[in-house]
Amino acid sequence: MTEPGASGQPGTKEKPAGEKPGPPSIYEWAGGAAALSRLTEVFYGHVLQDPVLAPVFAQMDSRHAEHVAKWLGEVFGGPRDYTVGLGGHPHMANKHLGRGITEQQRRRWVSLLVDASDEVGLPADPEFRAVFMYYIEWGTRMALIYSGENPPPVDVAEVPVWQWGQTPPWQPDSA
Ligand code: HEM
Repeated sequence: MTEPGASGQPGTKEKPAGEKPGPPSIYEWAGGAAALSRLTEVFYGHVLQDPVLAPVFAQMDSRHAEHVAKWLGEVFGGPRDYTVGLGGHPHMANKHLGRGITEQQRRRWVSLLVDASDEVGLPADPEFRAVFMYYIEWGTRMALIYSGENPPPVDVAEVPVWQWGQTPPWQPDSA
């Protein structure tokens, strides 16, 4: 398990001389803000062409893709931009309330995001994709729960921060 560094992000804690540094954050491994912005831009482009999802996102805010990129960045250990400037977890959860997301819509959302991840060239190593999809599977199921009847209270949670957990990235000794 990676310990948080001085900045609160994984992999940034200073190590005694000679000790191998921890892995970069998942956010850094993904390619940072630019990679996540490109991902959500391409993803929502596909969403708007998709017969299952286009009606769900017909009224979306013009900055939606940008906001979701910031959310994902924070989840994967990047800057806390969504918490600081975009309303944090309560705002995100509120956006899903009452939408009655179906399992078919959730699956399509996941499927199009995987397609977009390949299209924009997110890292394809097993460890990164496993931890990325771990969050996406969890997050889409949470969105479905918040969108349904009897959602959990929206104001009690922080933006979750994902860790490499069981599958830290493989790095050659020379790295
Ligand atoms: C990991 C999964 C998900 C993440 C990270 C996510 C993230 C977000 C965020 C951050 C917002 C608020 C954007 C803002 O601040 O303006 C939002 C809104 C929204 N989400 Fe999700 N979402 C997920 C899953 C889903 C799914 C599965 C659906 C439906 C199939 C969905 C439908 C919507 C809709 C319709 C909105 C409102 C869009 C708007 O009016 O601008 N979300 N989502």
